[in-house]
Amino acid sequence: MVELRGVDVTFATRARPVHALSGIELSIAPGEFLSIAGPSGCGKSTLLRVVAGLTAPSAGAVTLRGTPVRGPRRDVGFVFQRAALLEWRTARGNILFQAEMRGLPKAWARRRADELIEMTGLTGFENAMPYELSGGMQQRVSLCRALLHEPDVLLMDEPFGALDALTREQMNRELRRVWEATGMTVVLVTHSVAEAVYLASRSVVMGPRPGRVVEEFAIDLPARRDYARTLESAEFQRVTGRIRELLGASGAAD
Ligand SMILES: Nc1ncnc2c1ncn2[C@@H]1O[C@H](COP(=O)(O)OP(=O)(O)OP(=O)(O)O)[C@@H](O)[C@H]1O
Repeated sequence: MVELRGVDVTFATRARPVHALSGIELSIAPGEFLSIAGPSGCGKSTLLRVVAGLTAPSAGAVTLRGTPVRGPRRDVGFVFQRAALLEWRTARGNILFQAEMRGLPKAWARRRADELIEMTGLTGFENAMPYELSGGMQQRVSLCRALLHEPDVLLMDEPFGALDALTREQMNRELRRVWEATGMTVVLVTHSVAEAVYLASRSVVMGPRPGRVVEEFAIDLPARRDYARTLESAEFQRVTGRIRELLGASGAAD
């Protein structure tokens, strides 16, 4: 679904060039849930932005479903750390904004928004304004907005980082359920090692800047994952332990 071949990114800044990514090689299969962990500033967001076509690589190539990524793509959805909702629109109005931006048929978009509202447990809050929603609900709206146009690939940049621990856990369960229901390809950047392992089918750990992939883990956990049981399992302990070691070596474990 997504291929990165020898991707390098260097930003020209006033002080000096910043080498953000170095020689990234990554293949992401259709329907895969890939998580990316790594120390702060190692280029995780840059990597997502390259896949989304928001940042152009300085060298190397990125393809999505076999076609080169040369600019922002219709077939990806993006969820940012902050929900960034339009304050003057209701939850539903924010979700439908995606359809308006893309000129999608109105009746179809309304039906799709209703489906997503139900799937993410927002029923009853469709007409609430953003300030009336909790942080977790705002992120659900943001997720619905990213999914409205049925993207093949969902890119998530530390989407639950601003939430309290309990809400984060609940959002993890829900995201996993949404992924199971849709079979989408998801790439998630996270600072939480537990989240990286609970959610994903594969986890990639990056090293300090210039960011490169230092290790990959296939996560051998059942497709249906009960939260508490998963966290207690030997496989979960093994992978989180190894990722923490790697991050600890670069001073970044949480
Ligand atoms: N537009 C830009 N111009 C200049 N430098 C940039 C730009 N975007 C990112 N950088 C630099 O590139 C490096 C990688 O940044 P990036 O945000 O991708 O890291 P990250 O791993 O997502 O960090 P964090 O975990 O702290 O969010 C950093 O040193 C950052 O300062």
